[in-house]
Amino acid sequence: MIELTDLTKRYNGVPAVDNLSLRVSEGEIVGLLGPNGAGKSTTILMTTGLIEPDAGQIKIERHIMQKNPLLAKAKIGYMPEDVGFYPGLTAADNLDFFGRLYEMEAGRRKKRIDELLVSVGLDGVSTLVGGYSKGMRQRLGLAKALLNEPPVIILDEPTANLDPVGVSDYRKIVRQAAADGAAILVSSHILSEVSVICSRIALLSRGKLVADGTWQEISDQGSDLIVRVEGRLPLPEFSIGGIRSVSYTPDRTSAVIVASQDIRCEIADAVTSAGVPLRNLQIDSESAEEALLQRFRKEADA
Ligand SMILES: Nc1ncnc2c1ncn2[C@@H]1O[C@H](COP(=O)(O)OP(=O)(O)OP(=O)(O)O)[C@@H](O)[C@H]1O
Repeated sequence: MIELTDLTKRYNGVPAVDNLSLRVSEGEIVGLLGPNGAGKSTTILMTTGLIEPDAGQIKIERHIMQKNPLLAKAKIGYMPEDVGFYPGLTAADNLDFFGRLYEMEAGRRKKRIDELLVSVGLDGVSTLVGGYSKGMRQRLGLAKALLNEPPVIILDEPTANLDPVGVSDYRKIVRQAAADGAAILVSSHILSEVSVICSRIALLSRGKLVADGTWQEISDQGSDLIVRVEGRLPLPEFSIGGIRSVSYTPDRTSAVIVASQDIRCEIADAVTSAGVPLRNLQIDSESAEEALLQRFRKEADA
């Protein structure tokens, strides 16, 4: 369990993290999301005990970080954006080194390392870590964070360098760790990634927690949706409640509709009733993400 209470950190008098309270329970994957400079790294560094807050408390399992840093840190598996490894050793030897530091018993260490190398797709790789790509280092970083089966896992931008197979492996591993009871905090600035894997999202803007809930709950909080619709013939006029604006392409076969709620069914009805075969109808998720962040940013500034 991670429990952050009223955390504040200032740099030169300016708050990088401002009175932040957040809880991640056993079995939960919480996404710490926000644009550049929102305070994600500062929050993670405080939570892992690498920097001290100016105010507030960090509790990891039963231990208060400021009072018992060694006990608290021993419960955390942490994957920073760039993990340091010994370049002259293989993945297995690097993990073995960390396993010894964690005082894992030899048999358990070997079994766990073998399992993890398979999960992250690095089994049978004999290249020394110095010759690894960024993505391979990130895979190994995930294995290191999970090595001693910690009850708390903290991952900083874990998919930044991964290819689609790597992302899929990562999701499986993290979901399994949560199913096994770990409390997991993942920082990211990519909403689509966080919304796939996380049971809850904590949205940060300028150091403040501006929203905390499931992706559905956050996106349902009155944010505008952008819907793209394409027909095989010119589209009709839309007179549907909830539409804020419609922009047609010059040939009118496609349109971008801004709406206050999800009106995809009503749009489909209107298009097919006008005798136009539907080619495509979808929510434009990237624009929706940007609209959401802008709205929460405005609220945080108000
Ligand atoms: N060591 C530092 N000294 C001075 N200011 C800092 C320091 N670290 C962070 N800041 C400032 O604190 C604010 C929050 O930064 P932080 O790195 O936590 O954000 P972030 O959400 O992790 O951003 P990014 O996605 O770019 O990594 C920013 O305004 C940043 O400039």
